[in-house]
Amino acid sequence: MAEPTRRFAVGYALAPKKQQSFIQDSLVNLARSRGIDLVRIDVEKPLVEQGPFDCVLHKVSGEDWTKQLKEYSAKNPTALVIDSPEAIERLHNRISMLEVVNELEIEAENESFGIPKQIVIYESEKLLDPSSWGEGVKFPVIAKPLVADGSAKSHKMSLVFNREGLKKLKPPIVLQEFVNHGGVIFKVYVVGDYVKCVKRKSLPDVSEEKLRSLEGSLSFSQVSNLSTHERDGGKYYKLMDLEEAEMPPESLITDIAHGLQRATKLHLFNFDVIRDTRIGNRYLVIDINYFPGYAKMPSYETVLTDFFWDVLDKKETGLCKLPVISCEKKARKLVNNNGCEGSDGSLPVSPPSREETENPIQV
Ligand SMILES: Nc1ncnc2c1ncn2[C@@H]1O[C@H](COP(=O)(O)OP(=O)(O)OP(=O)(O)O)[C@@H](O)[C@H]1O
Ligand SMILES: O=P(O)(O)O[C@H]1[C@H](OP(=O)(O)O)[C@@H](OP(=O)(O)O)[C@@H](O)[C@@H](O)[C@@H]1OP(=O)(O)O
Ligand SMILES: [Mg+2]
Ligand SMILES: [Mg+2]
Repeated sequence: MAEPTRRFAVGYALAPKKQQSFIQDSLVNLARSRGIDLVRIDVEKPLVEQGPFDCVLHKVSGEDWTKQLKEYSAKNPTALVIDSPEAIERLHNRISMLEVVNELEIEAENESFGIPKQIVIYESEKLLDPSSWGEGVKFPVIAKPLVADGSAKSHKMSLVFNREGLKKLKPPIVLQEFVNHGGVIFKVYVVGDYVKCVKRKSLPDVSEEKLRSLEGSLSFSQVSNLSTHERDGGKYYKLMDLEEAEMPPESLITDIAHGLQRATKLHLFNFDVIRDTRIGNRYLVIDINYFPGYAKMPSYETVLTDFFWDVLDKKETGLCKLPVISCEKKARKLVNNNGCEGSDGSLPVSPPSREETENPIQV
């Protein structure tokens, strides 16, 4: 293959575990062959002293990092930051994370979608008094830490069968109704406009009998990330035949993915979906994660390289529509020209339409 004439640098700031799984030779080599160099950012050193980068990818949070990104963008106004820390922040709270699903307006013919009933509890008194929870949330519930910041603690959950099981919980906590879903979860990976849905094992259904048992709760963490061995060793993770599970309708999943992408202004995320077995054609989004384990997605190297190429090429040609930190100015001009403004003045995340491409906007 001929050497690409223009080279781009994509800096990445990732925790060591994430770096190890995401930055595989296969990805680095493919990107390099397309003129994109993936360069590690040393988070121990000031970002402004590193680079230059055409694009910064990151899964690092905190005020200091946000400040560093802002400083970097101010000094390098053409660099893209994927994604904006403010947009990512919304996913760090399990209530704001799912609120966005309820805002989506999607017309589905034969199916419906939503989120499970849930409440957030800040005080122990309220936690131990289910009559104060209001209408809706009933046992069994999954107790999830309110904060979803990627820490091990934020993944520690309990399936609570009855009042007895509430005693071990520590607020602030989200109580989400556990919905029987046949032990299969659908993970939908989004990379820009690309959407891929895969099946994974989940918690098994809870029977009426189980609800009456003496056991109050069951603790678990990152079920869908467990190895088969880990899962089968545990009492509750029985072997489920994933192959038999029917996939959700592709059009519904794609519509939800694109809707979430626009509403959250994020480009790199995944969401977990379950099918309510009581209803059959009702789908519930239960979790949204920023920069998930893409290496587990089929052909992740090609998908990610295509995405990098797409955003870098558009940046070069002035067609960048990323509502990320440093594209803000360009985005506003595009808004003025196209009149396709989002509610807060930012642009939809989808790539430009054919007409827009043929009529490039001057920035
Ligand atoms: N409302 C629910 N009804 C049924 N099962 C659920 C529900 N919420 C969560 N689960 C099960 O618990 C698992 C963990 O929940 P969730 O995805 O919210 O946690 P997480 O720690 O954020 O996961 P991830 O590792 O994907 O970030 C899910 O994969 C699913 O198996
Ligand atoms: O562990 P992996 O790399 O595979 O990715 C997991 C990722 O872990 P990491 O970012 O800490 O590595 C998790 O992020 P945090 O919530 O902890 O931030 C979360 O997004 C999971 O859903 C991902 O698994 P997947 O949903 O793809 O199965
Ligand atoms: Mg999840
Ligand atoms: Mg999660």
